Amino acid sequence: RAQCAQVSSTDTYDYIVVGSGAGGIPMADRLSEAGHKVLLIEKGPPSTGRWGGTMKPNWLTNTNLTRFDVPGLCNEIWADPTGIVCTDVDQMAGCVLGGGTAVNSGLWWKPHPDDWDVNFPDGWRSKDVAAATDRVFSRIPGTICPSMDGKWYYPQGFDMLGGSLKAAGWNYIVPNDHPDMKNRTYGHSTFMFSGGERGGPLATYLATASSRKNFTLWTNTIAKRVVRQGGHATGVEVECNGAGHAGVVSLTPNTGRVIISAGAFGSAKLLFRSGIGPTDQLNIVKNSTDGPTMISSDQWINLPVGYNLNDHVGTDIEIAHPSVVFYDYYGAWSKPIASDAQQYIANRSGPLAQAAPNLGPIAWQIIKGSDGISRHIQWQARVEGSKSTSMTITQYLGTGTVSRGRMTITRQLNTVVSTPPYLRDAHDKEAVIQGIDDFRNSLKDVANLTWINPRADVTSEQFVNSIPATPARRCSNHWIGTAKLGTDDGRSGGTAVVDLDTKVYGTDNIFVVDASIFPGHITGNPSAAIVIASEHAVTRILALPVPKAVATSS
Ligand SMILES: Cc1cc2nc3c(=O)[nH]c(=O)nc-3n(C[C@H](O)[C@H](O)[C@H](O)COP(=O)(O)OP(=O)(O)OC[C@H]3O[C@@H](n4cnc5c(N)ncnc54)[C@H](O)[C@@H]3O)c2cc1C
Repeated sequence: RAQCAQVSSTDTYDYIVVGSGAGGIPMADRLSEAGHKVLLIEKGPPSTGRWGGTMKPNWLTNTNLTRFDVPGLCNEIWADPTGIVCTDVDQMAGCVLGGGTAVNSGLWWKPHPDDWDVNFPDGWRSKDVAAATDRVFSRIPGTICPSMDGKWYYPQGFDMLGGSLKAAGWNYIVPNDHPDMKNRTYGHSTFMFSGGERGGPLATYLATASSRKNFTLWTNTIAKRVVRQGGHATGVEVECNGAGHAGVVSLTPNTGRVIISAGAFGSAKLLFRSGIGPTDQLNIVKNSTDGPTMISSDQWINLPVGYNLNDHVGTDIEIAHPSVVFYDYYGAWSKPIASDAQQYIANRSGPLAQAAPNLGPIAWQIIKGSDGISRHIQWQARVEGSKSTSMTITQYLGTGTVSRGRMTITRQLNTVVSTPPYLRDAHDKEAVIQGIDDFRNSLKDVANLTWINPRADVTSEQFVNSIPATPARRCSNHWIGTAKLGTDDGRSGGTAVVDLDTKVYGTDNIFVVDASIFPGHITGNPSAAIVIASEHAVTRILALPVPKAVATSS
């Protein structure tokens, strides 16, 4: 059995980054590239083969590939999440090296300019993040055709639905060539995959970081709290998660900084355990097993951590058409079609190089509400459903949504979505309904198409009202917002937890960089936007002046 290592009391780090997801990996890479001594702490185990991951089905036994590497196995997370999901979160979240970028479907979008311009303040508008966007997409360009032989496998669903939208006047685009064309357009799913494998931050940013001597990665290590005196962090207390490290890791005195990138739930939890958040939540931590060692209440920093929670409202519709052909991606775990497994292993080609369960087309529209707000909708189709010829199409409501929820913590130190963010605003609901009406209308002349959900005799409004606005029925796994970025300091009645440099208000060296800082939701699946936010944040953090204490102590 692997051992836990005690943290050395003499080692110090310029930057401690907590969490190796979409926010944490690029951050750790860029900080180490700038010459700083960087420690990246991840609570989960290694995931992809490149990092020593071992979880795989039998047919991958003699390869370096794991379930995380093969796009066609990505939905196995829903069949067998053991040892992969975060057990302290009441939603699906990956607690492995790579976080969400190790378990997700790899959809990878260059954001619409409104994603920044509507949600973020000056300093974070689309023009401000343009350089960061270019850096991210030069490292991870993405592909609309993941199979290495350049073919699309089982394209019948795409052809039927895409062709029908085209006939109804929607325009085909290569999505990342036209990020600003998101109204009555559709295209192929675009993935971060490369070389027929998962790719993304794990295969790029983490690879360059790991080649540097000034970079250290600890897996299986849980950050329990930031150790701080007033607003100044001196280190991070860590716990061993089976085979990692335990003790207090120290920051370089005066100049060291902590970057919290533990995800929308993990970062909020770590802030709570560090005495940063609303008093009601800090009192819950105080009454937990953390209580005796928690920072004293006169040091608490009262910020609205956990509020502003958001996720795309997911609304599934289902159609069937005789031309659609289902491929059994779940079955491919234990019994893949032998020639498909062989084609994948030998050439990274075939259906298993595509994300399960055959995603696409993806379509977009913008709906102007009676409140004057333009709301963005993404339609995400996949070939699965109640019939072998079904396609389920999820409608995500993104940019422009007004509804917000809240996450809180329990005495067992688990995070819960206590106020679901879905459809709390009447105009958000109006947009969802209108979007479904438009989509039904667009498909009304398609021969042999059957509507399974909503049925022909059910109005879109009745249909939307029939689905509970709960995470169980509406979750899109795109959680954001719990440590909102903004200029209105949350300590004095504002809504923001971090400032424009992503620094937590009331602290001088604690930062949050991940999905948590997004003020509002964006058009599509968020991982690329989170990597861009990380690239942008690192530039701002590196430009911050060195604290005064250092200037005088040398
Ligand atoms: C099943 C699923 C499918 C998805 N599909 C897509 C998709 O196709 N495209 C897309 O763009 N987005 C997708 N997403 C969403 C996307 O993956 C997330 O939005 C994104 O990964 C969030 O980035 P993050 O950096 O905020 O957090 P994460 O990527 O979740 O990373 C946080 C990391 O911090 C670690 N951590 C947490 N707490 C601690 C602690 N105390 N100490 C140490 N480490 C800690 C976690 O283990 C995790 O590795 C999907 C998500 C899920 C769950």
